[in-house]
This record gives sequence, C-alpha cells and structure tokens, in this order.
Amino acid sequence: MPLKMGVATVTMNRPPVNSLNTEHLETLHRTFIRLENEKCRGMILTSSSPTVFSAGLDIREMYKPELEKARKFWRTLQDMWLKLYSSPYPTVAAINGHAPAGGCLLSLSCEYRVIVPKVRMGLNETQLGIVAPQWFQDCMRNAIGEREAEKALIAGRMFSSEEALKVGLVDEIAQNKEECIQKAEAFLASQANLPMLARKTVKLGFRHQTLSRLLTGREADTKIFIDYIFQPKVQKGLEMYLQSLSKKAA
Ligand SMILES: CCCCCCCC/C=C\CC(=O)SCCNC(=O)CCNC(=O)[C@H](O)C(C)(C)COP(=O)(O)OP(=O)(O)OC[C@H]1O[C@@H](n2cnc3c(N)ncnc32)[C@H](O)[C@@H]1OP(=O)(O)O
Repeated sequence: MPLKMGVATVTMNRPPVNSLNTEHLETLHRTFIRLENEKCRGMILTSSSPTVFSAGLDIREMYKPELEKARKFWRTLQDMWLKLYSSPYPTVAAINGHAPAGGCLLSLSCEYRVIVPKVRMGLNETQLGIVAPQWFQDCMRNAIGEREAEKALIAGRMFSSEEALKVGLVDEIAQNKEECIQKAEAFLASQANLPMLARKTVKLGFRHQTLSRLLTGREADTKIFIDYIFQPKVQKGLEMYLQSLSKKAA
C-alpha cells in the first residue's frame, strides 16, 4: 500500500480472482483502519489481476459452512464495508476488471469510479438464486437512483463498461489500467484543496441513512444471511454455481 503525497493505492491481490473470503476481508478492513489513523488524503482501490477487479464474495465461504465461521465471515464483511463506506478520506475505485456482486459493492462504496473497457460489473445475486442484502441494494440505489436500481437488482443485471457509464454506475471509462489510475489520481487531486472536515461531514451526511440502517440492524442482518444460506435449496444452487465455475476452467 504505497502512500504518495498522502494518497494510498490499495491493490487487492488474492489470485486468481480476488474473491472475498474472511481473511481477505480482514486485510481490507485493517487497511482501511490504518489509512484512517494515518490521516490519509485519499485512496485508490484496484486489483493486481489483469482481468478481474474482484469476483465478489468467495462462494466457498457460503457453501456448506460451519455456523460460527459463516457468522464471522458475514460480520467481517459488515465491518469492512462500514469502514470503507464511511471513510473520512476520498475514495476511488479503479475498476480494472470484472466486478460482479461483492466486487461491485466494493466499487459502489467508493466515491468515484473509473472503469476499463470490455468488463462487466453489477449486483448479479438474483441470477445466482441469492439476494443482494439491503445495504448492497442501498449502495446501488444511491449511485444510479431508485428506478434503475430496482430494474438492475431484480434482473441481477451485469452492465458492460459502456452501459455502466450511461446509467451512472461509473463516472468515467479509461482505456487501460494506467489511465484508470491517472483518472483516479486526477479525481483525488480535484478534492485535495477542499477543507477536509467540511468535505467529510457532507459525505457522511449523504451516507448516514445507509450506514445507520446496517449499524442498527447488524445482528438482524447476520441472522437473515445465516437463515438464507442454510436453506437446502440455496445450498444446492451454490453447489451448482460452483460446479459451473470450475467446469468453465476445465
Ligand atoms: C435475504 C438476504 C440473503 C443474503 C444472501 C447472500 C448474499 C450474498 C451477497 C453477495 C454475493 C456474492 O458476492 S457471490 C459471488 C458472486 N460472484 C460471481 O458470480 C462471479 C463468479 N465468477 C465469475 O464470473 C468469473 O470467475 C470472473 C468473471 C470473475 C472471472 O472469470 P475468469 O474466466 O477469469 O476466471 P474463472 O471463472 O475461470 O475462475 C477462476 C477460479 O476462481 C473461482 N471463482 C470465481 N469466482 C469465484 C467466487 N466468487 N468465489 C469462489 N471462487 C470463485 C473459479 O471457480 C475458478 O476456480 P478453479 O480454478 O478452482 O476452477
């Protein structure tokens, strides 16, 4: 995590697809805490993979899990997201590859999004027979508005880079990762002269309702997750999805 002029670039590096397991989520959470403590001036979130930003939650954490491990996984995801979404410093996602589901959530939790061409992003949970939690849905609604979010979430739609730009899911398209980072840096530079306290207060004002909804209902949210994924038909769906993903590789 190099800090250049107070700006950090956080590069996710969990091959092959940066899927988010408990350990990876803990690493991200610790990183965001550290950046806050170090009074970082801005953060760019990106990936070391040439084709994938993040494949979202590691499905293996939800497939036939032990109860306590599943609870810990979900709480860690909540912790990571609460820190990122409420970060006092400006944040940009440099989306240099596909960003389905949890990968899309990471992007939506940043303030500004730049994407490379020919990749797909979206909250595709419905297509997998699972449901994007309310706070995932809120993040999409906050980015693209009620009507577009409802359509996208019901369909589990994955947007192409161009479609994402058109609907407002991303702010810019860059030709490649290098340009993505340059555009991310330009956004952070545009924020650098704003008084930090005022900036942060306005940001948190906009995000307050979405954050409080999870903060006041964390246990209930965890229970909904646990009750949902432990259903036999959901487990069957996850099993089939995992098989289809490995078949692709074969
Ligand atoms: C009422 C409320 C209820 C709450 C319920 C639960 C809510 C859950 C919320 C969020 C859910 C998620 O985030 S689920 C994850 C969704 N992600 C996806 O659907 C993406 C799946 N992956 C892909 O589409 C592709 O892998 C890719 C486009 C991201 C990359 O393609 P590529 O061709 O480069 O790579 P491969 O497909 O060959 O994959 C390589 C390797 O990685 C494994 N893999 C991929 N994605 C995941 C994943 N998300 N979790 C675990 N493992 C994954 C894939 O199986 C391959 O493994 P093998 O090499 O071992 O076969």
